[in-house]
This record gives sequence, structure tokens and C-alpha cells, in this order.
Amino acid sequence: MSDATSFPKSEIKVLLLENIHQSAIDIFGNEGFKVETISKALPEDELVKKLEEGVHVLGIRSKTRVTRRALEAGKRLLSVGCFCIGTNQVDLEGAKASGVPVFNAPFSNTRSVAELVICEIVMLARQLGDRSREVHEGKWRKVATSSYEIRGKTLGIIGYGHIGSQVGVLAEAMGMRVVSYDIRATLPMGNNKAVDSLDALLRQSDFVTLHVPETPQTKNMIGEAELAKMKEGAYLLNLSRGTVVDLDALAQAIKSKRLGGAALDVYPEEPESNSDGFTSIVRGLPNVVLTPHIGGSTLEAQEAIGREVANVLTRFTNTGATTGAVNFPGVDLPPLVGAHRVLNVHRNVPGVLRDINRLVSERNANVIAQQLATDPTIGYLVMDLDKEVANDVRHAIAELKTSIKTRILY
Ligand SMILES: NC(=O)C1=CN([C@@H]2O[C@H](COP(=O)(O)OP(=O)(O)OC[C@H]3O[C@@H](n4cnc5c(N)ncnc54)[C@H](O)[C@@H]3O)[C@@H](O)[C@H]2O)C=CC1
Ligand SMILES: O=C(O)CCC(=O)C(=O)O
Repeated sequence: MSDATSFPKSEIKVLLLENIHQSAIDIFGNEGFKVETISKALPEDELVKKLEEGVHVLGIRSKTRVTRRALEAGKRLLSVGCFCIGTNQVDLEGAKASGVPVFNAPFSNTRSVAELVICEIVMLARQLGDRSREVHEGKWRKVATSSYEIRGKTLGIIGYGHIGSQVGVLAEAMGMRVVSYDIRATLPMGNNKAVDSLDALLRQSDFVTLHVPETPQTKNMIGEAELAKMKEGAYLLNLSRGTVVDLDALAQAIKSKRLGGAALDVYPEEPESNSDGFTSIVRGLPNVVLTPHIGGSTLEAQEAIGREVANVLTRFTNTGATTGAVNFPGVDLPPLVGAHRVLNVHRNVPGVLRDINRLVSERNANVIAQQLATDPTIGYLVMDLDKEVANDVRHAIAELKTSIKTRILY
């Protein structure tokens, strides 16, 4: 039996973790929702406890793992918002199976990441991290050894999506030659040349930068074998996800001087909050720039992400619209006028629509508007009905064995 939900706005509980920007808190607050904020990521047990207490809208950034167990504990959970680009931290299939759409901000921090990549390319080429640290320590090493211009050098971009293509455009403006590798065909921006294999990219690039999502295919996609294919003295940048690079192999390639340096913003294990310490095999290596997952951490990006994700979550809560959800069939819906709206997520199995239509017609309900979107596993049906019968229809549909989540909007 599904969990039927309908309530006044003041009873909608929003839980925001990981220092989500005030712009989001303001949007939810102005909407009349109840907002609780916690500045760090929650480990699974604590998240389960919070969700069991009755959270309707959960907001996270990249660190909180939203597991199937957490989703199953969140009986009242309506939606999850990732206030970032990556959604690998959420069990997306588990969320879908629980009738919970997951939203993100697909490009509000793109430019911030791209700018940091360009900055770090110059840093690596000039050994800026090391020179700066030395001067802070009172050492004056004015040397040109192993310092280069980036003009005319080749930048290899792995993952030519939003961030990768922005990086390419900026790098060309700095006089670099740009090549890219992606598993799908993409529109090359500027003079970028797509190459047809990872090998080809690794062998010709002076700088290699990674902009792929965390997936089973990208896990350790840069390991010992791939590092061995890179040019002598080349540089590696990873501002995507920590699982993409084998850090033991990277540390070895730096120590043996096979690579000239690396810039890392993400790690396989990251601290949950700013007060936790950080240990890694790559700490203390020469010409290795380490940052604490700040690729998207600019005020501009955080403010924009806060607004963007809070708005889509609010729109889903108020209208049922799932446009932009990363794990759910998309239904774009206008605000509700002159009717009640029944929203039903169901298992996509034969006979489900027949059963729903029977319940509607038995109640003599007039369907004012109806939308259905499906994928191979679920269906999302939205019906605007006469006010007199809508609640009765909602309860009857919620009782169907095929229903996953059913709610009504007044
Ligand atoms: N360091 C930070 O603070 C941030 C990190 N990120 C990370 O950057 C990643 C990329 O972001 P976007 O460019 O917005 O994503 P996107 O989805 O626009 O682009 C990713 C590209 O990678 C390609 N790709 C996927 N698997 C691949 C594979 N095995 N080999 C080659 N290419 C592959 C895709 O086809 C796509 O074109 C995000 O998934 C996120 O993990 C994003 C924002 C901030
Ligand atoms: O700073 C954050 O919230 C995470 C940024 C990130 O990795 C992303 O947007 O995917």
C-alpha cells in the first residue's frame, strides 16, 4: 500500500544539510515550509533517524550518502535536492522505487569549476604551490627550472560535458591546443578536436583534466597503466570525483618524476565537516596542488544553486512538476486552478491504468486534465479532478497494490 500525503504548507518539513546557501532557506521560508539546517553531512544512521522523524524535502550537497536504507526510512519523503551537479551520492534507483524524484543544479557551478581548472593549469606549469609555500616559510628560490608557459601546450579533456567544454573554451583563450575524449559524440567548441580513444588523449596531452561523473565505468579510470601512457613530465588535474583516479598510482608517478605534478580537488575519502582532519597518500608531494573540494565553492555559484534547487523542489511540492529530475519521468505542470490534483507514482506493470481508470469512473469523477509519463519501471500519473471526488479517488488509488506514492494537492 502506498503512503498517501497531503498537508498544509506549514507542516512541510525541509531538512537542509552541508551548509546550503541562505538563498534556498529564504525560498522555502517564504513559501511557509518549516526549515531545519545542519552544517555538516550526516552519516547513514543519523540520516535514517532524521528521516524517520518525518522529513518531506531533503537537501544535500556532495557528501551525504542517501542510501536505500535511508530512503526506506523516509516514509514521508517527497523529494531530494542535490544542491550541486553530481548525484552519485544518492541511490537514484532506490529513490525512484520509493517514488522520490531527485533534482540537482546541472550548471550553476560550471563556470566556477572551469575557472579553477585554468588557474591550476598555470599553477602546475609554474610550480606555484611550492614557490608560495617556500616564501611563506622564509625561503627565496627564484628559479626558472621546470617552469613553463601554457601557451601552445596541449590540454586533454576527459569528459567533454558542461564543465569540460567550458574549460576548453577558456584554455583556448590562453593559447592552448585542446583535445577531448568522451564516450558520447559532443559538439566541439572553438578549435577543440575530439579524439577517439583515451589512449590517444593521454599520449599527446601536456595537461590532462578529468570532468566525468562517478560511475562504475569511471572508477579508477586513471590508474598505473593510464599514467604510464602520459607524456614524461605531464600534469594531471582531477576536479571531478575522487574515485576516478587511483591515488596510490598517482603518488608513485609523482615520486618517480614520471609526472610533473597534479592538482586534486576531490578524494576517494573526504572529511564530513571542516572540523575533521584529512589524511591522504598525496599529502606533501612536490608540485601537487590539493584543495578541499572547492571547485564549485564560490559565492556566485552557491547563491545560484540555492535558488535553482529550492525553486524546483518548491515547484514539485506545490504542483507535482518533475521537469529536470534526474531519476524520474518528467511531467511539466501548471499551477493548480479550480480543481484538486491527484499525483500517483506506480509500478509500470500491465493493467495499472485499467485499474486506475476503473476507480475514477466508479466515482463518476470528471478528469479535467491528465498527464502520464513513464519509464520502464515506474509511471507518474497526474490527474486534475473535480474537488468533490478527488480525495475519494486519491484514497482508492493509494490502496492499489501497484501504487508506490500517492498524494493530493488542494
Ligand atoms: N569539484 C567540484 O566541486 C565539482 C565537481 N563536479 C563533478 O564534475 C562532473 C562533471 O560535471 P559536468 O561537466 O557538469 O557533467 P556533464 O554530465 O555535463 O559531463 C560529463 C561528461 O562526461 C562524459 N562521460 C561519462 N562517462 C565517461 C567515460 N567513462 N569516459 C569519458 N567520458 C565520460 C559524459 O558523456 C559527459 O559528456 C560531475 O559529475 C561532478 O562529479 C561538478 C561540479 C563541481
Ligand atoms: O560543493 C559542493 O557542494 C559539491 C560540488 C560538486 O562536487 C558538484 O557540484 O557535483
